[in-house]
Amino acid sequence: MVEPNQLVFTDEMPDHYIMDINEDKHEVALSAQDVEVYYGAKQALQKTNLKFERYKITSLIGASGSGKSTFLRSLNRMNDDVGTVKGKIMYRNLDINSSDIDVYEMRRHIGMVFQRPNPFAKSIEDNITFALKQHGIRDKDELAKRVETSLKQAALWDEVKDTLHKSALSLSGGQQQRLVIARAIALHPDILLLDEPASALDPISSAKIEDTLLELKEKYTIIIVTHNMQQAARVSDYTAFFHMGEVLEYDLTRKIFTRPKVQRTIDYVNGNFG
Ligand SMILES: Nc1ncnc2c1ncn2[C@@H]1O[C@H](COP(=O)(O)OP(=O)(O)OP(=O)(O)O)[C@@H](O)[C@H]1O
Repeated sequence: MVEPNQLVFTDEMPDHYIMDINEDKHEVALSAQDVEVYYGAKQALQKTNLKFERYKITSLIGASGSGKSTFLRSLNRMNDDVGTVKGKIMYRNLDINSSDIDVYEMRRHIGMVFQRPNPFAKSIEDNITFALKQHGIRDKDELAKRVETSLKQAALWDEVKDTLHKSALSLSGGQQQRLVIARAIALHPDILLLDEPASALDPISSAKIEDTLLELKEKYTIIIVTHNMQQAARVSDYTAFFHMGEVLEYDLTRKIFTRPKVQRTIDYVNGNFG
């Protein structure tokens, strides 16, 4: 029997629905064009075409193994050593998937935060200044300003401002994850990729990360992999639904959660995914 709150549509359903963002009306920060990923002979991601709007949050959802992380990691060349990525990833008229791209420099523009917080075994402050110094920023005032601003943007400043010299490893998991977000944004990236950033955290820390993301979207374009449907519905503007290595549906988040066009998306958002 169908629960009353479940989505059931009787119209004929398409197999795929990929919204095409109108570039005359919306600024596109990043676009994947015919991106495919292979691990050895195995194709983990079928041809994928998605555009990501600037200053919006896009969630990538789907069952375990559906290819979300594979796709996300391709967006800043994290798959270079483990797989083969075909197609173009266009950022500011550059194909960042091309062999002549300076990957280190590109990652300053397209930063990444992983599922498990991975601060360096250094002080809170040094976690943020380390990469800045490597990128040639030496001015003490500039470094101090970036530490403060990024920690404020990551909603951690009030909790750590008096203990900046303490080890980052003494922070809680939720604080460490916000520190890692601060570390990523201190480099002033354009785009932030987050792979399940709150899944290892308690509900309060997870809620703080969500608040942080909502604040960050004023300045950054955010793409986030999440298994948490409520989180996707709360924070994101757009949602892409992955299934067995393919994007089956991509649309405004409110449409994906209230009136998806593809039957498998309906099953997934209703929790009927087998
Ligand atoms: N380094 C790798 N080498 C070989 N196969 C891989 C590798 N990483 C992922 N895969 C395979 O690619 C497919 C997609 O995996 P991926 O991690 O992208 O899925 P996911 O949707 O992010 O899953 P999860 O939600 O569990 O993180 C899976 O079949 C997985 O086993």
